[in-house]
Amino acid sequence: MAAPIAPLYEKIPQKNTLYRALDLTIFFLLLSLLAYRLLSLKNNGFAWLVAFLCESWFTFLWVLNLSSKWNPVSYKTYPERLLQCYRVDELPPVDMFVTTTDPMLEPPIITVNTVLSLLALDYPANKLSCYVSDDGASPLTFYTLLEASKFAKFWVPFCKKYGIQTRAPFRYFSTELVSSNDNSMEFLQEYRKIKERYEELGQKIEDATLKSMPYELSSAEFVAFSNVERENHPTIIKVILENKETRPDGLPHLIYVSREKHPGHPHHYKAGAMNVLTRVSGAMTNAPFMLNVDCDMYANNPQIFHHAMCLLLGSKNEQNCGFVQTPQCFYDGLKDDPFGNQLVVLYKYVGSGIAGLQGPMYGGTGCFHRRKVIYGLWPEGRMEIKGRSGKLTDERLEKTFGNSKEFTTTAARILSGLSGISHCPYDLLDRVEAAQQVATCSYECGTSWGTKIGWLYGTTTEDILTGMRIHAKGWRSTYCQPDPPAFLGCVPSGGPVSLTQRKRWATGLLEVLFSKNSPFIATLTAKLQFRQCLAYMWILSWGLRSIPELCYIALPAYCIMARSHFLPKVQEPAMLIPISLFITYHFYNLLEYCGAGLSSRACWNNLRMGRITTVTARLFGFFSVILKLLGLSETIFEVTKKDQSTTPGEGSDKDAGRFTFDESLIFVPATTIVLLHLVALIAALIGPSHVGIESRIGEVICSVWLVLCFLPFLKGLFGKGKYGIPTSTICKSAALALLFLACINTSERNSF
Ligand SMILES: O=c1ccn([C@@H]2O[C@H](COP(=O)(O)OP(=O)(O)O[C@H]3O[C@H](CO)[C@@H](O)[C@H](O)[C@H]3O)[C@@H](O)[C@H]2O)c(=O)[nH]1
Ligand SMILES: [Mn+2]
Repeated sequence: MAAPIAPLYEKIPQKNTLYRALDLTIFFLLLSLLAYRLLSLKNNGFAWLVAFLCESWFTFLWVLNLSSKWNPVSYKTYPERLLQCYRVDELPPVDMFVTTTDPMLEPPIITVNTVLSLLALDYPANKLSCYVSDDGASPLTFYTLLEASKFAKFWVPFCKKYGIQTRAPFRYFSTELVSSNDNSMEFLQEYRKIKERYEELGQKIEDATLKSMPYELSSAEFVAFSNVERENHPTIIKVILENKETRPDGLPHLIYVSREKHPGHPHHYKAGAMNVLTRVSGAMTNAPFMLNVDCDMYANNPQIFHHAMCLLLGSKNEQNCGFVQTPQCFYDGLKDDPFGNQLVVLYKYVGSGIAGLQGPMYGGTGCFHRRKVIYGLWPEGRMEIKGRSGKLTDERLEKTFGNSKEFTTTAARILSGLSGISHCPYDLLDRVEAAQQVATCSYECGTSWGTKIGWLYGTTTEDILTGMRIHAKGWRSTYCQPDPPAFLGCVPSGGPVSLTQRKRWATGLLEVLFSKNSPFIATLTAKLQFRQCLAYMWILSWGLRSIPELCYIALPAYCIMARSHFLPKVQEPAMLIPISLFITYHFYNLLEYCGAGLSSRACWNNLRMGRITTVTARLFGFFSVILKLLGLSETIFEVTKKDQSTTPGEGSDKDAGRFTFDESLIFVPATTIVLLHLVALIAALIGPSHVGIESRIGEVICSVWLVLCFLPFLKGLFGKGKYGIPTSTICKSAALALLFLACINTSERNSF
């Protein structure tokens, strides 16, 4: 290695004076509101107290938010300098992991594209191995990977020869070829041929998905899949591609892994799959770095490994870079983000804010890990093993990592700073047996997998928990934001799919918060920095917010009908506090969206969806955690359905942005809210609540505002098919709304 010429990356603080000023303004307005409420608590009723409690919670959250965003940084990486410091053959190996579960929810063509994009990256192919975990044990998935590997033999050289920028073929071929002078005859010929081959691949996959198995389950390649049940089958590991001559210009290894499953053994969803991949790859190739992506997140920047290596190899102190996280970005998102699930603003402001603290959180996909960090090493080289001496005896290795001699040998190499397999070169097929052993479902029994090392269990958001425990050891993490974005994934469609995903997030995050892994404990007893702890609190409490927000949303309707107040009267000067709060808050949001290059419409859509998600998905996430804590039910990981979207411009359905519904109970609370506010507004206009309404004009305006926020539900009351709220849901909501009204009535009568 030559002496470094210039730093491989720079950490650049971002200016945010205006945002800070607004942050503080909002904070002081919130404090004034709280102070005012406290001073006038005696003269006001129940609604006032509820408002005070809710606002106290919102103020607390605002502090978390403010602290998380206060010191944003961005990272600039210099991949061209990397090759001045390292010879190509000195670049470290990387094991790449792709997880997939269900060929119905995750169409194989999507997974195949992700795999192809990874195989084709600009990095010496002999340094890369791609492991695909298939939790569905599906011969279809295996078949499509086999076919894809044949296509890869043409695709990868083509991409490298012509420097193709988009390495996921479905995206590359979805845009017309721009004619330019570089389009030589030779290129055009190859382009046409390869396009044809891709279409053939697509056709084969489609045929295989739709009907007749194009493979014989009795044939040697597929026999492992005969008599396989999804949740009950032995391990299947298949080496699909092997770079036998270790040629840098060849193809990376490609290995199919379907871990053993048995009904009696919990498989821990994605976290379990990741741990199996970690061990299988440890036994087979044992690269010091690991990249993991979800099956829909294709590699979009061909240089991503160079960018990541700038951060992993370029930090003076390894401790500064325990892992490298790239922000989650999506392709073909609908215009103006109608479902508020494209997360652009979240990653831009909160993401870079947290990057300025101890480092970004691990987001589950698009992340480069150091293997040794995943193996539980502390920055100073200590292992988290009970006992006095830190020495790694064989016995201790076995207790921690399990009883595969082959695997513990490779783990010991990693922990002592080496990597790879001791006897190199070797035949990949020789390692399959060892890999099979570590992928069995009983392998983890009695070991530290899932509790101290690897991906951690006990939550459906294994990513946040695993990352937090890494931070708690004192590692920092870095944010990698190359242009073009590193990885692009499918954004879930609106309505049920999106809400189910959000519910799972809220559930998983609360599971962490209520466990012994709460960030406060990590700050008190370990090395999680205080402000990083606040940032974790901010995200972990997403589900908790639903309760105060639900109450707060019900308040205007309650006040109108109970002839009560939760806002100062219009003529009181104190009314200026909530008014300025409302205006500043929305101005602040608008500014953020414009700053991120988004429209005001996108801002409104996200604000509105924020309200909707809180009282649907987050509320249900909260309920499921309560049920779990009471021991009544277990939480499950419901996989998000992925659709390969249309090519840009094609068939952009005008209904694509419309909210859809199903029979799920998740829609009941929001429907109830709409009904309540409608009743309240009607009562205020023409009904009994009309008397003295002038003094409650603030509450009426709030009510109108809320109806606007929940407009998709108002429309859903009258919509047809999937665009309409099912009658059963409306009935349940109406019953709840009536109950609420009855409560108001009784409490009114009692107070007379
Ligand atoms: O039993 C399972 C369940 C899921 N997965 C895989 O996990 C990934 C993520 O699942 P998805 O349904 O796409 O969840 P998302 O909500 O979109 O995922 C986000 O949130 C998850 C935590 O809730 C993280 O693990 C993900 O990386 C992050 O992208 C997919 O590749 C799945 O195939 C498995 O391998 N086994
Ligand atoms: Mn996903």
